[in-house]
Amino acid sequence: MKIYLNGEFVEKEDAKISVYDHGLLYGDGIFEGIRAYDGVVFKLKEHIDRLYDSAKSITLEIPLTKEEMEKVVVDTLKINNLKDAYIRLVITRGVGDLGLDPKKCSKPTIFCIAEPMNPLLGEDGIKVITSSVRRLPVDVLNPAVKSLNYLNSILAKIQANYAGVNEAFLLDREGYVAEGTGDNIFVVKNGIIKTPPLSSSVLRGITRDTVIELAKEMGYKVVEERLTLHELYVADELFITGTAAELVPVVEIDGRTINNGKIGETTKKLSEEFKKIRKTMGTKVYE
Ligand SMILES: Cc1ncc(COP(=O)(O)O)c(CNc2cccc(C(=O)O)c2)c1O
Repeated sequence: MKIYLNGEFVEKEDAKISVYDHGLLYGDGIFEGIRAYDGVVFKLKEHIDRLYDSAKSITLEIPLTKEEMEKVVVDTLKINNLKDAYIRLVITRGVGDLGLDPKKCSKPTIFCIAEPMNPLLGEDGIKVITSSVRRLPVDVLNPAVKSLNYLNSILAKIQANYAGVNEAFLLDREGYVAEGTGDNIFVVKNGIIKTPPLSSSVLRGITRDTVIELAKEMGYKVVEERLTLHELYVADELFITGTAAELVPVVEIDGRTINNGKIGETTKKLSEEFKKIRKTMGTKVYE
């Protein structure tokens, strides 16, 4: 397995970064989780756009153009002969003396990992709890920035683990439903599809955008509005979306069973449509 690290490809066991890297010392960095399906990198441009937005938001100057960064991802898949893969693209502030001042770092660290990952899209539902850990408010650390600061999500995940369930949902500071630890949330009620707005401390998921687009094309009414736990508890269907997760039905939340514990019809239809388009919307690795 070869890793892209700062302009060259190195063997996995040689892919090391300095203990003085501010990505490690202070979580000062950003990342993207991306999928490739049968040699097509799903919505690579959209992921790169979000990466550069995250960078700009924390004044992290990436020394590559967007096109050069896209090529890093494509070349990392090529050199490893991967067609179905999970890609982790990370940019940190770089190496610098101790002390959190970003000015101490002169050159960002860039690495790209690609690992085989087969398409999931199982129909098995998951169980979730609502975490007591609130999603970071947009004026504290905006979830729109996909930063290396994942402790907020990890603390919620620890509660899910302790509760013996797959995932935890986080509320925003006002008690409205925000998102999962690494995924967005959708409710289906009376044929209408609802998802929390970005203002509810939500990362604008690329899968979320794709599902909203697909659902509208399929003729569903899709509403982005603040949701309360009550609306999740009484949902006809509940599902999450994310690059790794794709679409996963939620069959139980805080002990309330959803749709008799089975994947819902709308979720199933959306999942089937997503399966069709995931190879068509993206960047070809092998011409
Ligand atoms: C907090 C959060 N919310 C939603 C999503 C879904 O966004 P996308 O549809 O663009 O993936 C994410 C991103 N998903 C994410 C984050 C961290 C790790 C992993 C992983 O599966 O390894 C995945 C995320 O981190």
